[in-house]
Amino acid sequence: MVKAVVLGAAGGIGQPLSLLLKINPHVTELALYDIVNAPGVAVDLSHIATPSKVEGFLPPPKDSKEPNVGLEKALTGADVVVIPAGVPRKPGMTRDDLFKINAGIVRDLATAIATTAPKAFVLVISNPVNSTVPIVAEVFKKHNVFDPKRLFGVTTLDVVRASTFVAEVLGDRSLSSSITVPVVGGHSGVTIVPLLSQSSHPLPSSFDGSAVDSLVNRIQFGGDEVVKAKDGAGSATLSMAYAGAEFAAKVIRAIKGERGITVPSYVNLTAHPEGGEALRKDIGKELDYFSSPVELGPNGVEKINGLGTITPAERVLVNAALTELAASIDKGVSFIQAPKL
Ligand SMILES: NC(=O)c1ccc[n+]([C@@H]2O[C@H](COP(=O)([O-])OP(=O)(O)OC[C@H]3O[C@@H](n4cnc5c(N)ncnc54)[C@H](O)[C@@H]3O)[C@@H](O)[C@H]2O)c1
Ligand SMILES: O=C(O)C[C@H](O)C(=O)O
Repeated sequence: MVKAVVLGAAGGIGQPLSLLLKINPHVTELALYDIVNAPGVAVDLSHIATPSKVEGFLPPPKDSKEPNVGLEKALTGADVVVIPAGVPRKPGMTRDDLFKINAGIVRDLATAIATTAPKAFVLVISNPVNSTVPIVAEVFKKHNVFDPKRLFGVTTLDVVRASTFVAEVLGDRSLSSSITVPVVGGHSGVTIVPLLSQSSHPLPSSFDGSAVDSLVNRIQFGGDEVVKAKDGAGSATLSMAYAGAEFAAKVIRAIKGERGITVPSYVNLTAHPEGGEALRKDIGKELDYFSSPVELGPNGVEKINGLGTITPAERVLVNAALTELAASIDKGVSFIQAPKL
């Protein structure tokens, strides 16, 4: 029995993600929560002929002083909670520009999870991920329920993009789903660091210099490519739903006891103190969060992998990621520890 919950289920990501979870054979119960339209999305999905039960929940009316029973019902008994709630970018915005609105949304949802489903695996999609994951952690710490093994920033879309773009370079799209390229760091611009030298399918030696630089740049700024193409109508939704569902499916398989599953994710490095310490040495900075391939077990993160052997050019990229990453982490932590009055 696996209960999956989507918070922000009526949105551009939330709807297709909920669809993909509805067809995940391991999910037995699916709860959808949003401030609008979640019951409608749930009824729609409930007609799909897969076994899982789907229910949709709303908060009480805006000015009401009632407790949020809808959110509480959605979260009760949750095994996996995926959070795509919040506003997306428009052209010209950075992910950090979303902090103002999304930090509060994520804080309030995290508070509800901490009080209703503290043991759930929490998968954070809402941007800026580099800050929203620390926000969830700090809320959980305040409630004395923080388990770093169960908190994940979803950076899968960067890895999906890397596979797709490398397949394009190799001139064989049929390879895209079998290509794996570790992408480490964080989920924003220069904090996204693809380790192309570790691609399962190496690039030809003739592919060097500015060709590598533009491929790295395309992976780092793939999100901007979509924001620009959507021209004011939001950011990646369908590719993100695909990536989020892939990630959730792996977490669910691990919960059900499957071994040997490794996923890239932005995690708190105390989730595996030994691996976290080794990774800190690899990157040369005392960061508390970093995205790296992590091995999953039934209780969450079992091992955090290090960077492995990287090229001098990749070392430059890692170094370039560190300042922004540290600032984004601090911003998330201070939002909970020392909120502005
Ligand atoms: N991690 C990633 O790789 C990645 C990729 C794409 C998008 N994102 C981020 O995901 C978020 C959602 O993007 P989208 O395109 O689905 O946006 P959207 O506006 O289409 O959907 C967001 C949904 O969140 C809901 N919502 C707002 N406040 C809420 C609250 N307090 N509780 C529950 N639901 C609430 C809205 O009603 C809406 O349905 C954005 O922050 C975006 O930047 C992250
Ligand atoms: O680019 C965005 O704002 C959305 C998302 O983080 C992405 O990488 O597509």
